Amino acid sequence: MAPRKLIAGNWKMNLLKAEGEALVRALGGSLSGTPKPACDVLVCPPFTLLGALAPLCRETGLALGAQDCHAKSSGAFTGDVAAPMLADAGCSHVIVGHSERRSLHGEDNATVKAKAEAALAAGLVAIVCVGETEAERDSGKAEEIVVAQLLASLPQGASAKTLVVAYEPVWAIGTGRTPTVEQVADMHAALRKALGGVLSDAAGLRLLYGGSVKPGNAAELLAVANVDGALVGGASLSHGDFWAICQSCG
Ligand SMILES: O=C(CO)COP(=O)(O)O
Repeated sequence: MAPRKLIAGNWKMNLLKAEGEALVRALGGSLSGTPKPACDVLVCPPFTLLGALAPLCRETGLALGAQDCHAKSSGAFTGDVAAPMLADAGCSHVIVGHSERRSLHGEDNATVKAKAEAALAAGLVAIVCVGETEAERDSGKAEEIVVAQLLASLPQGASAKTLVVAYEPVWAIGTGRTPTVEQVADMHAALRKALGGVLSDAAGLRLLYGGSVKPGNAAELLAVANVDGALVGGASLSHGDFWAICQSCG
C-alpha cells in the first residue's frame, strides 16, 4: 500500500517571527477544520523560529522540521546547529542535502550521508534531497546520476520510518518549470527500485517531488505513481497556496 502523503514546506531563509506565527496559526486553523487533507503536513522554518513555533505546531498537529543540521552532535562548530538541538527544540524532521546546500555550501554526498546519519541518531526523520542539473538532464543520464547521488547520500540503518527522499530537479527549483509527469514517474520509479535494493521496506518510504510545486500543478504531480508528497518552496510561504497544495492530495 502506498504511504500516506506528506506535504512539506521549506521556508528557506524567509519570514520573521510574527509572519511565521501567523502562517502556522492559519495552517493549524485549516488543519483543525473539515475536510481533513489526505496528507501529513510539515513546515520547515529557519532555525531562529523553531523554538517559537514548536508549541504552536504541537497544538495544531503540524509537524516541525529544520532545513539542515551538522554531522556532529556537539563541538566547536561556530554557527552550526546539531541534530540533537533540533530534536530538543521540538523538531521531528530535518532536510539534508538540499541543492542549495550542495551548490552554495559545497556539500557532497558523503557530507549529506553523515548529516542524515546524525539526524537518525538524534531520533529525527531525515529528508534527503537529490536532483539533477539542467546539463545533467540534457545529457540523457538524469536517472543514472540521481540514483547514484541517492545511494551515496543514504544514511546507514535507515528505514521507511526514519527516511524520506525528495527528488528536486535543480532546474525546476524556483523557476516555474517542472518536469513532465512522465519524467517524474520515470525518476520516482528508478529511485524506488534503487531503494528496494538497499531497504527491506522501500515500498513504504515516502518519495517527495519538489521544484515549482504550485496549486495549479499539485494535483497532477501528486497523482503520479510513486509520488508520496511534495517539498514546496515559494508556495509554502502563502497559507492559501500551501493549503491548496495540501488539499490536492485527494
Ligand atoms: O527547493 C524547493 C523546496 O525545497 C522548491 O522550491 P520552489 O517550490 O520555490 O521551486
